[in-house]
Amino acid sequence: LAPGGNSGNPIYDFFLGRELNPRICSFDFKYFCELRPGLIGWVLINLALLMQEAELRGSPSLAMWLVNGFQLLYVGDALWHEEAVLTTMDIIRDGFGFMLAFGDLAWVPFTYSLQAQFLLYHPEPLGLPLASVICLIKAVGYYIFRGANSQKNTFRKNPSDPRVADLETISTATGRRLLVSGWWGMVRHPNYLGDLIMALAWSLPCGVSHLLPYFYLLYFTALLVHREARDEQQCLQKYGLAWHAYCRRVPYRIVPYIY
Ligand SMILES: NC(=O)C1=CN([C@@H]2O[C@H](COP(=O)(O)OP(=O)(O)OC[C@H]3O[C@@H](n4cnc5c(N)ncnc54)[C@H](OP(=O)(O)O)[C@@H]3O)[C@@H](O)[C@H]2O)C=CC1
Ligand SMILES: CC(C)CCC[C@@H](C)[C@H]1CC=C2C3=C(CC[C@@]21C)[C@@]1(C)CC[C@H](O)C[C@@H]1CC3
Repeated sequence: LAPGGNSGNPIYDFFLGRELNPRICSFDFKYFCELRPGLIGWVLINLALLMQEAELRGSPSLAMWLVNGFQLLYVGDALWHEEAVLTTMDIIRDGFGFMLAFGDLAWVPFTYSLQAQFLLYHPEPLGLPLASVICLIKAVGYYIFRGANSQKNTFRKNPSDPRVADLETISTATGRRLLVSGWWGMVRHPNYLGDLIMALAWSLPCGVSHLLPYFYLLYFTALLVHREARDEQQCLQKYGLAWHAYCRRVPYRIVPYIY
């Protein structure tokens, strides 16, 4: 049974899922659903919307190209680093409940493609200077997101890897160490910060006349704040005093000097 989805509250447990890894033989439903169907479906829906725009208006708009390109990069990155999902709380702690079943298979492809859907019905003229600024925002977000995720994954796989061996760490009672310099010394969730900056870059090509393309950014902020709180609780249980020391050393959670 899933440690995260057996609180005794039936609504919460239905949402998070009671069974940790429902399987038929070696086929793990949760692991399969986590990435491939939803992420590939999202890219295909985006592509269909791009082609529909080309059919309606002669060619896809620059804004549509940007949204498609940015989100394709995000999905390609997730699939390229697929094994990293094995250490997420979704796989380790949460059950395969409503959140992941509905989230992976329906929510991701249909709501994450909202910006491309919006552009089909509300064409947004976008000049090259603004497009360049948006690309820069995306590049900064991706640099932080990938840098932080790769630094932690490399460190967890092999702490003496030359790319991470010089980073400062603190020891914990479990024998595992926590990074306290590099990306993980800036805030306690630098990967969330990069992800949020990228989310902003996905919405900006749709202009600022409507709130709908910013839905993802708002929902994602709420999801990450809640996720960060759950992760924090789990790390406190795992690492105890060492986690308190890390929090004193790196006081901000996601955005430096703000949160
Ligand atoms: N687009 C979307 O809808 C979503 C995207 N994401 C993205 O997925 C990725 C994975 O996110 P998620 O699984 O939530 O969390 P993280 O990849 O941030 O993993 C958190 C874990 O990292 C380890 N850790 C934390 N601090 C340190 C440190 N200082 N040094 C070493 N290890 C540390 C701890 O585990 P341990 O010590 O056990 O290794 C902790 O439980 C992120 O990039 C996130 O932005 C996430 C949710 C939704
Ligand atoms: C209100 C909803 C029903 C909430 C659903 C949440 C899910 C959509 C997300 C929970 C964790 C996720 C992760 C990803 C996609 C969204 C869900 C399934 C990634 C696969 C996205 C790509 C990243 O590189 C890894 C993420 C892991 C967590």
